[in-house]
Amino acid sequence: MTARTVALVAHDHKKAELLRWVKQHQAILAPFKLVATGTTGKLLSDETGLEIHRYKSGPLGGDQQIGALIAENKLDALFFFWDPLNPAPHDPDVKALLRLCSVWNVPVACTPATADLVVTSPLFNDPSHHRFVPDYGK
Ligand SMILES: O=C(CO)COP(=O)(O)O
Repeated sequence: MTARTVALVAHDHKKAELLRWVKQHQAILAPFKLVATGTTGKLLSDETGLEIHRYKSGPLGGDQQIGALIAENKLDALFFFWDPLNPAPHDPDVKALLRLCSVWNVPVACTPATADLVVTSPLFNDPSHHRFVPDYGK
């Protein structure tokens, strides 16, 4: 069975927090196919040695590339530590990415507290668990 795909994304003021969180849960995350936006992915792979596929930087389209994975049902979870205190030039992309998680029922964690609960859930690593994917054709 191919590994499930997990995306890791953080805004600049949240990157240190995400790095700390990834190091804490590295053993759980390692077997997954990991993807990230450009700058986040470089930081995380440099600092942890994890293999991470990097898309473009968020403001240059990376959020939209991860959104496209969701639309194609190719993403299983998103850890997105977005910054609630600073405006982002690509705020519409940020909103669109979070919106698609709701559209397609993709688990998304935006804080370390939520991320802790998601990553340690027995369901996170259970290959027999399949989340409900809405069928909008009906
Ligand atoms: O901007 C981002 C998410 O909206 C993250 O992009 P970077 O990982 O390239 O900083």
